[in-house]
Amino acid sequence: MSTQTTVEALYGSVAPVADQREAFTSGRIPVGVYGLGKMGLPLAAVYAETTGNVTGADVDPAVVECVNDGHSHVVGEPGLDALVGETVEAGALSAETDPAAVAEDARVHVVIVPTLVDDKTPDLSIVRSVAEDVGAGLDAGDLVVFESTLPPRSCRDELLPVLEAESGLELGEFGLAFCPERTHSGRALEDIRGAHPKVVGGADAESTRAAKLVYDELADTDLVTVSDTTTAEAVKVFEGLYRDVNIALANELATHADALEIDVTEAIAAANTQPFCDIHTPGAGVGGHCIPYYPYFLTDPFDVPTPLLETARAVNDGMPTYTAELALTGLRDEGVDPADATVLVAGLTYRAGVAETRKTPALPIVERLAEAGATVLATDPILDDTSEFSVAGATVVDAPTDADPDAVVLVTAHEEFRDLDVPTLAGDGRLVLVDGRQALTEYRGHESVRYEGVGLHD
Ligand SMILES: NC(=O)c1ccc[n+]([C@@H]2O[C@H](COP(=O)([O-])OP(=O)(O)OC[C@H]3O[C@@H](n4cnc5c(N)ncnc54)[C@H](O)[C@@H]3O)[C@@H](O)[C@H]2O)c1
Ligand SMILES: CC(=O)N[C@@H]1[C@@H](OP(=O)(O)OP(=O)(O)OC[C@H]2O[C@@H](n3ccc(=O)[nH]c3=O)[C@H](O)[C@@H]2O)O[C@H](CO)[C@@H](O)[C@@H]1O
Repeated sequence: MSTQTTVEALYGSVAPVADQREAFTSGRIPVGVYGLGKMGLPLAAVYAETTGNVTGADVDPAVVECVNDGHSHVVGEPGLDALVGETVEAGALSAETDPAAVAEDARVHVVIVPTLVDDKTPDLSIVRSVAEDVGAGLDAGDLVVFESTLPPRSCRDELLPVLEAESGLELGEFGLAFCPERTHSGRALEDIRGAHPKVVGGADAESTRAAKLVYDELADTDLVTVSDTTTAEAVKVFEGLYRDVNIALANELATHADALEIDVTEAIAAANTQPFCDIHTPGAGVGGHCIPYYPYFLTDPFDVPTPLLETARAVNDGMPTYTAELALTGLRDEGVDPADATVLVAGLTYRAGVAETRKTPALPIVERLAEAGATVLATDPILDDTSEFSVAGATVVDAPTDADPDAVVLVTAHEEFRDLDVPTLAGDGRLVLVDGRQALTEYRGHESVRYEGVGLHD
């Protein structure tokens, strides 16, 4: 007769670890994943391929319908559509619109819904609402894992009290951990399966133990356990702050190209040849839903001076205007009044290959060029909804060849722009090319092109 212990939940289990692992990977411990977006769907799919028993909760019925049809609504994630199809077909993954219903059955709850920032103030309303739903369905022995990026101390001060109030249980009867999502859009499955070490911070030692067991099964990578949930929250935010400040350094150095009369990007590349230097890449601006917002997870909730973070944000937020001015000045130097010029803005998403415009530098660049009186055209090969750019004053065209521009501003270096034939766009005249991502440097010194870059020129 099997001596295997029946394990129905992980937190507080005294069963042999092997039995706990077997219970988790055999699907006897149901998993709920709350939020099936760019990060939540790949995460739910990897949980499903690991455990065979995952229900996703998403308030968007279209998302739920798409998943239950065996498809991914998230574009640009290699392998995700196939994995969703396989796991749904196998009965390992399903989705529904009611988080509370999912919470009733799940014993491991993984929360990865958006953390909004209202102007400069973190807004945890969505995360809190899911915590209420999870709390209402919480049972002793359950483990709750937050993966949404959170201001440090959120789990301890905001979410644990909600879970306890809604469930009538206390920490020690259920577990709580913060395990940040260290995933890059465009390579989510690779990252979730273990491209980087997984950080685990539990509200107590047993939460850390249970979360480690879960992520040991999910990802083929090292687990970095830290002291508590606040430390784990800080790890994620600090990673983003490092990036924002580092990009700001690169951008500020780039503005010295004229004064120094050098190619600053060349100097950065050479500086980075020794291990103690990792200056990032200057560019047209810093967009997305992560980097531009993470600073406010520290500058807003805590009464500690943050001059460096605020200055870095100001430097990066100034790059779209800096980039637009390169075009306007270039036109004037070529004897073209911007008010008589046609300028094509190429690349509207916040970074190449990701169909997202959150805080994209392209929008303020369009606005600045339109404000200067230029006729602004805009194009992006992967973006379907371009309405915000029309509102900002641009005429959206399908491709660069639909334009007869006096200037081109490359904001986002999509693969489709790699072989952009700029001289052909120039026609008979000389075209001003503002290369916001050092993607078209082959046109430096070209007779038909005035090349302006961020940190380098003709
Ligand atoms: N996108 C990234 O590159 C990235 C990387 C790492 C971490 N993160 C973090 O992951 C979290 C999710 O980001 P994302 O990019 O997947 O967001 P997203 O906007 O792509 O998806 C969020 C999903 O949550 C759903 N949702 C909203 N409210 C809900 C609720 N109450 N219950 C259930 N579902 C709800 C939405 O319908 C949507 O499908 C954020 O905290 C973000 O900071 C994102
Ligand atoms: C797990 C997670 O949360 N992952 C996030 C995700 O962030 P993301 O999707 O927002 O992508 P980023 O690459 O950070 O770009 C942001 C903007 O900054 C511009 N930029 C970038 C680098 C540079 O040298 N110079 C720049 O100007 C770029 O054009 C774009 O507009 O991946 C990052 C890396 O893995 C992570 O650090 C970050 O936490």
